[in-house]
Amino acid sequence: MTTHLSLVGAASVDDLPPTGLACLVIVARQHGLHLTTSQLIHDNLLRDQEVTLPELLKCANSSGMTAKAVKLDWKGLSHLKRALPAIVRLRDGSHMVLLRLEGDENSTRVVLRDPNASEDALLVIDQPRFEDIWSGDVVMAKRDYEISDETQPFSLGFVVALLFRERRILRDVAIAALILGFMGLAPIMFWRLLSDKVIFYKAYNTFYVLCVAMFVVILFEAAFTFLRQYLVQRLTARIDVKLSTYVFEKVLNLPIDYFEQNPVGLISRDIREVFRIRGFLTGQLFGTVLDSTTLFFFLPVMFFFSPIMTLMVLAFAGAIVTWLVLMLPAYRKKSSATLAAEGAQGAFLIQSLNGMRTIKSLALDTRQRHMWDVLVARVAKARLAEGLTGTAIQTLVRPLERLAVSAPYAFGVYLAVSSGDPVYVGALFAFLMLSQRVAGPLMQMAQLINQYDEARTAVTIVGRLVNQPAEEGRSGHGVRDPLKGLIEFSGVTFKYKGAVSPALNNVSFEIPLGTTLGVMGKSGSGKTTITRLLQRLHSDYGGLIKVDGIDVREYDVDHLRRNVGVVLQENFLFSGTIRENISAAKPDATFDDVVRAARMAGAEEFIDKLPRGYETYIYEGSTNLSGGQRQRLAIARALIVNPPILILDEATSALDAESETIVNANISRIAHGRTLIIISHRLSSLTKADAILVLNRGVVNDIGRHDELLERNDIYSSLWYQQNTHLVPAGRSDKNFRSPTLVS
Ligand SMILES: Nc1ncnc2c1ncn2[C@@H]1O[C@H](COP(=O)(O)OP(=O)(O)OP(=O)(O)O)[C@@H](O)[C@H]1O
Repeated sequence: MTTHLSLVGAASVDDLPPTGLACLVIVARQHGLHLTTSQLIHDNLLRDQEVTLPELLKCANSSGMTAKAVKLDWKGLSHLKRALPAIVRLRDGSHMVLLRLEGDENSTRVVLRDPNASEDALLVIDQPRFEDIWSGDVVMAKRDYEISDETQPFSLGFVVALLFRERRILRDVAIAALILGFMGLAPIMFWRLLSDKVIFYKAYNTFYVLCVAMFVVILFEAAFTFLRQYLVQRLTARIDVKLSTYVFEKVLNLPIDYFEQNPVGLISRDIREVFRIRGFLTGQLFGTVLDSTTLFFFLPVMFFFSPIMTLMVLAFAGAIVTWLVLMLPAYRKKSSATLAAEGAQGAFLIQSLNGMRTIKSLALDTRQRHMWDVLVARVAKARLAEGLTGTAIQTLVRPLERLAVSAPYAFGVYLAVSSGDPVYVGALFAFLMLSQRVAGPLMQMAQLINQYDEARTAVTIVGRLVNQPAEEGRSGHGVRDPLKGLIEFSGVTFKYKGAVSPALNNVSFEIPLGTTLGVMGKSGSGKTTITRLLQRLHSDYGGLIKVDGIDVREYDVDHLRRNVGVVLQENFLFSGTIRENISAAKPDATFDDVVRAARMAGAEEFIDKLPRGYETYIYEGSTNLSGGQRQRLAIARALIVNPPILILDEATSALDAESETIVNANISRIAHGRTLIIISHRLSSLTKADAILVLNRGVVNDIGRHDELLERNDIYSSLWYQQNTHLVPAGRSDKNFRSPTLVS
């Protein structure tokens, strides 16, 4: 709940409990740290009164956080964003938690939480009023993570923690790289000796020794290069596996709301960003760091030859770094525009592919093509702008790179000519070789700035996805008692995020063990919502839902869902054979189990007629099956685990009369020994139910057997007679009921 409250008239600070530590507790909780004020007072030898800023910082820093206090003005506050929530100190010495800033540039408001008020009573205050009460002090705190802590949220620190786990391979790679770096010096030294000593003194023995030594070094170099590459590839593969499994698991754990509120295309783009991070880490970063080991050996030798020429090389490298850093904001702006445009294009593509049947049947090709063209043009424009900015940056980098090698050399030649010393030529030649070898890693290091920036953006994108709070009930500590099927809803109220009115309002009913409940009501009356809450797809509802006397929120969510079979109107069948699809939820099912489930669902009859029977392959979207056949397979798939609770949500609505008759004939067998919830617009499917719940705009309108409802309930009886006009009793005076008439 967000309230617009006034701070005027608040009680004096001295009358209220101290706020500083309470705010710290709230901020710490946002970072996953559970602190209490009494523990903070005890650990930091404080008294139960308002803390000073240094005391607050000390408390934070000693409880696993890093905190800093800053003095800001309103403009500075609006730049905090990622550092929020933060603690703001008010003029009267009390504190509040600054959660976020709302509104646009002209009318920004701060959203505050007063630690002494209830959790959902937030204060929303505009700039002038906030500046009146705010002292300008802000305390920002973030959690400290150990480098090896993999439980931390996804961030660059997390990725480093993953790498840290592979420290043994890293160590071996580093050793191989250092040896290679050292060996890299050898050829240059040989060339120098060959040109300076052998040519000059005609020393044949030295010549032979040098040739053999060079051959040996080349062999060693080849062996170590192989070793280094082998280790790097192993490391890459391991990091790849870890990152991919980590991200996919996190995505699977996200609540259903996330998938309903975000386009699939964007989610899949965000997931793919993880590969960019991997590419950066194991490709660019790692390659650069390893190649840079040559600098350890080459730079001292270069200094030995000529300090001034070496400083010239470094100065050019420094100039490149400065240039790249200066251009970074411009490049970042262009590349994030490209990313946004590509995201929109990807989302549109996936949407179009998923809806291809509708596009074809409604002849929407032209509309889709037009929309695609617009998106493509946007991407092309963004890419072009990004490319041009990149090229503009590189245009200066290239000459600087050339100058880094040529300018010191020219300078050296000038010195050699002016000194007239012939021995100097060998050294000069060696220096040229060295500077060429050094230029590569130096340039790579400079380019790393851009690549690091891209990887950081990718980390932010992936972090935004996987750091979402996971679905509740996945802690592994939930109840896993076998379910029987007694269901109770008491005073259940639920509103979808962003919806204005509740989808369910104070709904109470009970389904005794092993009985069948039919649910009917107009479209949007909340029928499906009941089943979603029962499967715990949402946890933030009011009231209580119990299964076998235990709150569903106490069950392990996977255990609960395994025991609640669901068949929807539109069911997703995976690519694979019919047998694989039916046994998806029970991989160890025998062939007999599969056949039994298929028989009960009324699917056996059509499967037997297929040339390959249970081994028939179903393509993506199950295009080779009819709607009715798909539906019966979905019922068989739900029945294979023999769930104690089964929900059929409009499961037979799309069936043709024949398939529906087959399924309905089996319903009593399907219902045997389990609690069944059947949601249906077609009331004929509900007549045999033990009770029928009539829902109207999220409220229970009535509950009773078919005959009872027909007798007393208007909503039920009018729908029944609409569907069964031949049964309308003569003289029925139902004000809601009008049978179709001819209009002249
Ligand atoms: N994911 C969602 N996000 C927001 N609102 C939703 C969501 N799903 C359903 N609603 C809203 O909640 C209300 C109840 O929806 P629900 O799907 O439970 O109705 P229903 O009786 O099953 O309808 P139908 O018979 O058409 O399937 C509707 O007003 C609907 O607009």
